[in-house]
This record gives sequence, structure tokens and C-alpha cells, in this order.
Amino acid sequence: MIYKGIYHFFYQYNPKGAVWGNIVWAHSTSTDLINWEPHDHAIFPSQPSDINGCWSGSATILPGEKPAILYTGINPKNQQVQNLAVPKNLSDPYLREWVKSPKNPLMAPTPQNHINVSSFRDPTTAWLGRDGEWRVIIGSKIDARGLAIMYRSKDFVRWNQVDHPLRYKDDMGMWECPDFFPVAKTGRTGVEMKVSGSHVKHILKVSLDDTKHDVYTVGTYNWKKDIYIPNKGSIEGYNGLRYDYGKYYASKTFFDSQKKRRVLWGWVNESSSVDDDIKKGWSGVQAIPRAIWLDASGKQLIQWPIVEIQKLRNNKVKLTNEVLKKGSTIEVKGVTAAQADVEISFKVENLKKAEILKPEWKDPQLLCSQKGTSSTTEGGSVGPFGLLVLASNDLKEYTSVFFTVFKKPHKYVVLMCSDQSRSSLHSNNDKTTYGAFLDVDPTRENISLRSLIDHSIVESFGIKGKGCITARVYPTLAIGDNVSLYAFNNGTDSVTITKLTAWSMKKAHIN
Ligand SMILES: OC[C@H]1O[C@@](CO)(OC[C@@]2(O[C@H]3O[C@H](CO)[C@@H](O)[C@H](O)[C@H]3O)O[C@H](CO)[C@@H](O)[C@@H]2O)[C@@H](O)[C@@H]1O
Repeated sequence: MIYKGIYHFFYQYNPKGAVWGNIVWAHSTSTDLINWEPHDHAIFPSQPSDINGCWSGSATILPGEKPAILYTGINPKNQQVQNLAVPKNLSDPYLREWVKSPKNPLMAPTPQNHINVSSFRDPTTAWLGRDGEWRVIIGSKIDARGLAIMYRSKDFVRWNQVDHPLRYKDDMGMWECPDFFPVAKTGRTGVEMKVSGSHVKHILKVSLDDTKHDVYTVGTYNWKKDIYIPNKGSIEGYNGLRYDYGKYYASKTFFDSQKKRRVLWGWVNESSSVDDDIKKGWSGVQAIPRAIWLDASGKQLIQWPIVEIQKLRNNKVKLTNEVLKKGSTIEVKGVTAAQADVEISFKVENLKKAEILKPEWKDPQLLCSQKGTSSTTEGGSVGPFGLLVLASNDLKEYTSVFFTVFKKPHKYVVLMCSDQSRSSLHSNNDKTTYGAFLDVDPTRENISLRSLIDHSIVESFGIKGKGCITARVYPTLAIGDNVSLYAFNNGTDSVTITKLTAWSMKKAHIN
């Protein structure tokens, strides 16, 4: 949230170890969402209603600029209940101390409400209805049905369960960390939580415990009935739209009232083993915050790294109109390739050479791993072309982020991949290849990529933010000054780099 011009980040933290456990709300603040200062823990177990853990939740700014936090507490019976905490001193812009409501828990499972005691967590930011009542949703499940249980309140303290969930869906498992917010139908300006009506659409994001993916639908919130219905064609389920097709979970958005934008921030867990996490003494990072808005098609969100990240840019290098022939690479020299921001745009010379997409190639992730970085097809192929990042000088290690264009009757399909299979000589990491089909017409638009590279994390934004893939990698050779960056084309036809701009990135001040 933002309060008095300062961004506040509260996060699930284990003060006693490198991996999950003993969960408290740690707290850091920033004036630019890039450089962060840690503070004392904001919320930690102290009441019966949270004595076994202070789990996830959300901040809401109440009228009069008064922040409040609803969070899940684990009670002495290990049941999940919802609690309230408010700042002790509103004149402290850093909000260093938080006091808990003596009325906690405010929402709890009972034999009457039949709420699942071990699956009732992660309250969202609340929103005010036109009737002046607050609404909040809480993630839950019953059997395999995911639920967004809804409560209403007149005073933010006494909460009554609404007789129906905002939304539920069978066969999705537990909905962790739900997020529900409006987006403008046109333009990039963010919209406050309370806004509803015909000029906005609503987004319901849920974090799927079963698959560890953040999936969302675009739909309509009926504020009179308090129900949310996804648009026709907006797939609700494991195969729905994802914020990110790599590693990205338990994300949240907030309305940045200072810059009038909606900012998305997600947690990126490790792809290393628990033993390695314990050895290095920490695990998990936050991705670069992203500004989000609704695509002109109305079918999906667009995500782009917040503009403040550009403060870290240094030593710009540029290439224009370079032809990448079949099987060729171009080294991008002059940047610190271990920590860089790269934007590249490709023009495909001959789309007719695109390989036909077979009907059985439905799973983009599988297709990325089957086709890989180096594969070419006998009949010709457009791609793979893209970037080799975090590459060792002898190319024994690299991570490749690339595109391949396929042909379907009357249209082309663009596949975006991030292949980690050669990212490290160390064998004890998850090197799953990630992939997504992007909704774009390559006859009208160049295929572009932006990758933010930072030692063990590669965040890639395909086609101006239509598809995002975040990967964790652990090179053993491609470290420090021994890292190179290349553009490559392994398709059977040439592609042209219309423009490449890359920057070395300075270090941010982080916890
Ligand atoms: O910190 C609890 C909050 O985090 C959420 C969302 O990430 O739930 C995470 C969850 O998993 C953690 O515990 C697992 C061990 O039990 C561990 O394997 C995993 O890496 C951790 O993230 O916490 C519960 C309870 O363990 C589990 O069901 C979840 O998947 C959020 O829902 C919680 O409020």
C-alpha cells in the first residue's frame, strides 16, 4: 500500500530460518518501489487468535487516510481465522507499530457456517459498496471446490458472512491469496477498489495451491447481487490466463493513489533445493513490481515493469537493423550481462515458412521443452529466435528466452518460451522449461521481448507485456564478470533485429 507518499511492503517471513515456518509480517518501506528499508516486524503472534502464525492478508485504506490490515491468524487449535490490526500512530509515515483489535478474531469457521477450518485464509483488500458497506473476500475450499467467501461490514469490525461466495469453481482446489479489483475498459490509468459500473471490468485472481500458479479471469462484478461472473471465453481453471507462465505466486495488486496506476507485485520462490536454500541462508525474492492495465482486446491484462526501474539503468548500448541469419548469434557487448535490462524487437522476413501447429500441440510449456532452443524443422521454421542470457563464455551454461511462430489455418500463433535446461551445471535445481501462447498477430506487429536479468532471476515480458515468464536460475560458471549476452536465431530463415537496447543495471538497495 501507499501511505503519506511512502510505499509499504508487508511480507510473510520466517525470523528463525531460511525456509517457510514461524510466520510473521515483516515490513519494509520505500519511496520508489525499487530501494527498500527494513523495519521491525509489523505483526507477530501475540493473541490467541494468531498465536500459531500470522499468515497472509491485505491492507485497506479507510476513509480519512486510515490504513487497516486484515490478516489470517492461526489459533491454538490450528484453525484459520481473520484478524484486524491498525497503526498505533497515524502521524508516523513509516507506520512502525501496529495494534491488534481486542475483538479478534473477527471472522472464524463455526459448525454453523461449515467453513473449512484449515482452508480459510488470505483476506483481500476490502472495498466499499454503494450502500456504504464494506466487502471482503477470503480464499477457501470445500473438497476440490475453490471459493471466494464473502463478508460484509458497516464498521470494519463486525463482519457478517454473505449467504453466497463472490465466486466458486469446482476442481480448482484451494484459492490462496485471492485478489479482486476493477480495471478501466480503456487506457492505462488505475482504478480505485470501490469503482464499479459499465466503464470498468473486474479481475479475479486466485493463487492455486495445487499447481502454484496465479491465474485470473476478466469479468463483471454485479454490485447489486455481489457476484462476479467471468467473461464468456475467459477460462476459469488450471488452464486459465496466468500473470506469469514461470515462477510467480501469491501476488497482490494495490492502487497507487500517487501515480494513479494499479501495481502488481509477486513472490518468486526458489528453484533450488531446500538444502541449498538453508546453505545460502535465505529463500524467495520479490519480482520487479509491474504496472497493469486491460489490453485493448478486453481479453487479458498487460503487464510492464514500473517506470522507476529505469533509475537503475546505466551504460546504454544499441543495435539496429542487424540481420540474424539461420543458426547465427550476435553478442551484445558493453553491458554487465549478470545484471541488465534488455529490450529487443524482431522482424520476421518470411512468415510463410512457419511450421504448422499440430492439433495435439496444445500445451505451450510442453511444446517449448519438446522444440527447445536449438531445434530446426525439416520443412522450415520461424524461430526459435531470442536471447541467450546468463551465458557462460564457453556456452556451457545459458538460459534462453525465445519465440517460435506457428501456422494455423487463417492465423499465426506465437509461442514464447524460457528454457532453463542449460542454465546451470549444478544438477540439483528445478530446470523446468516454461512457455505460453501469446495473443498477437505477427503480420501486424513486430515480435518484441524485454528481459530483466539479475544474477539468479530472469523476468521476461513478451510482445509489450502480453505474456510474462519469470525464471530462477543458478549458474556456476556464468557469474560476475564471466557472463555474456547474445541474440540468436535457430530458425531456418533470417530474422532482423530492428532494434536492441540494453543497459547495465545498478544495484538497488534491498533488504
Ligand atoms: O505463509 C502462509 C501464507 O502463504 C500462503 C501462500 O503462499 O500459503 C502457503 C502455504 O505453503 C507454505 O507452507 C508449506 C509447508 O506446509 C511449504 O511447503 C510452502 O513452501 C510454503 O509456502 O502455507 C500453507 C500451510 O503450510 C500451505 O497450505 C500453503 O500452500 C497463504 O495461503 C498463507 O496465508
